[in-house]
Amino acid sequence: MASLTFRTIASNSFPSGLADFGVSGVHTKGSLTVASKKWCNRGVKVTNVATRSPPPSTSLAPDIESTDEDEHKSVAWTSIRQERWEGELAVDGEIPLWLSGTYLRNGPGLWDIEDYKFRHLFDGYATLVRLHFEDGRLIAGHRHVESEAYKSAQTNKKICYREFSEVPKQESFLSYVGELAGLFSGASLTDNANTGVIKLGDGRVVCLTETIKGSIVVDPDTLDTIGKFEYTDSWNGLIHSAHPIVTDTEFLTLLPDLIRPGYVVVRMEPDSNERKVIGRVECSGGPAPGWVHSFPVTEHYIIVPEMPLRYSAGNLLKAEPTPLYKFHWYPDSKAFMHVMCKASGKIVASVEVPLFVTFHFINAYEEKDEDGRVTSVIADCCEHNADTSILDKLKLENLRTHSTEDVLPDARVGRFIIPLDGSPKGELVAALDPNQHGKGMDMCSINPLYLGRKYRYAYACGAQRPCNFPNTLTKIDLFTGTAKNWHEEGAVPSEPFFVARPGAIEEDDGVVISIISDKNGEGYALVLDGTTFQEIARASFPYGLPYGLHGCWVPKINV
Ligand SMILES: CC(=O)/C=C/C=C(C)/C=C/C1=C(C)CCCC1(C)C
Ligand SMILES: CC(/C=C/C=O)=C\C=C\C=O
Ligand SMILES: [Fe+2]
Repeated sequence: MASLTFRTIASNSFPSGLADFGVSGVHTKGSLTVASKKWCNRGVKVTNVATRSPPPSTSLAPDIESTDEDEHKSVAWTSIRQERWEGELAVDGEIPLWLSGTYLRNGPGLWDIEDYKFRHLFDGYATLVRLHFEDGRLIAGHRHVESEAYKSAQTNKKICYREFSEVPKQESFLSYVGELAGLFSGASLTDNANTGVIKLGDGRVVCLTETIKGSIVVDPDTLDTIGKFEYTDSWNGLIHSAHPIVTDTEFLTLLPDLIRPGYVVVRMEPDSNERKVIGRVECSGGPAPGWVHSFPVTEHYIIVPEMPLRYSAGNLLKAEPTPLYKFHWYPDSKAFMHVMCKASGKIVASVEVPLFVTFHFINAYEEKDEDGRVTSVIADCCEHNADTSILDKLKLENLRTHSTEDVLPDARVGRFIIPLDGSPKGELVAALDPNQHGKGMDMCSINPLYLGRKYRYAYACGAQRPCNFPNTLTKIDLFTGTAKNWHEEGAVPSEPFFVARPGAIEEDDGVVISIISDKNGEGYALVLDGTTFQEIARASFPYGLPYGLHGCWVPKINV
């Protein structure tokens, strides 16, 4: 096993410090120039990498294929070789003094092993990025998550576990049979926790993916990998939703059951590793449950989506990725939304809805009549117009193509209206004119105080056309049906993450944090005002950053 040893160096002088740290090992095109211009090391502790030097020939992002290379050098889709880095960033503008805590963002950041290049965005090994805000200052850093999948790939110089689309190559029939057996036991599934990061009510910070074994506890201060999050209950399923609902008092998630098509809804309390079953939903259609990357809740209900894009045993067994990866589109199986009472586990509604495709639910809430009775549930999601092609659009070869073609499929805020009066059908409509956010949208956040409640604002990535990936930040006002958009030419912004101002009364009183990979191969943290959606601060990293998926906020606890 590779032992990754690190050294801590205090440095006051930027250029020599940078050389010491082997920043040339970070993927860059032009980031060193930027670094010397904007980055500052104000004598803070700078922790860096590797007594092991980075791979020499692969360290300068040779794998970008671009049709107009000179204009676009974004490293959003390029591996970051440096295992870790930490330093203070110079801030342009003003970070509010109340913003005290750490924003963590997880996502795939390393898409190749030796000469082998991964094909899909979701395959990359997890890279955590950290932005620590204190007294208007910003300490930043990144670190790869040391999953077994990552460590064994480093040691053996090849993929050793089944990733989202990649399957380890087998040298003999016997090893092929062994690997296949490992698929059913879960032994060959990845633990590459590259999708999100959550803070449990007890303070533990966990990186997640869709395999249950890929739940990894990390230290939010050092980004050290602490170890596996071991569930102590007897549930022996292999997969769960990538996006549990996490509050200070609970952790709720869905466990798809591929044998007896359905979903088990479970709850875990703070200071516990034991998931307790709330209830079970039987699928209303299809040979397998629909993919549940995420799901929403209201104050009293858990909403279980049943998407016609379903897990596929056939595709799971294939060694080469199919256009729908481990899933299959079953339009005839129809789409459903199920509503489960959180207190009793009873299903209060299972309605057929129009076909849909979504990764991310935004929020849900209950509508009441004048007597206070709940008449329907409203559930909003980033909906891809029932078009599964978005999955294949997230292939790295597509993302790395900088053509001016407008190839990002349309998406909208899909609003489900789920009646609770026994009607068999629900509705799906666009919550606002999709032109407001450029007919593309995904990667959303809300003010967490409005989770499960009627809410007005959603933050997401939108699209300024032509584009091949969401390239704006958008603040959506669901009451007026309008959006405010932030855009910088050639930039790839990651999920806008809302942090409320302590003591705020208004829903949008706070800031929105995003991390941007810009068109010059550089990267910066961006802070927007939650109300006006205007930039209030930005701070450049000394290197370009790969695209990241989801984040969380770890507030500073005042003692
Ligand atoms: C990054 C992201 O959003 C999703 C990652 C999903 C993964 C890693 C899914 C992995 C799976 C397998 C390796 C086999 C079983 C099915 C499935 C959960 C899709
Ligand atoms: C980045 C993404 C979709 C973008 C399309 O508009 C989806 C990510 C899903 C996993 O978290
Ligand atoms: Fe996600």
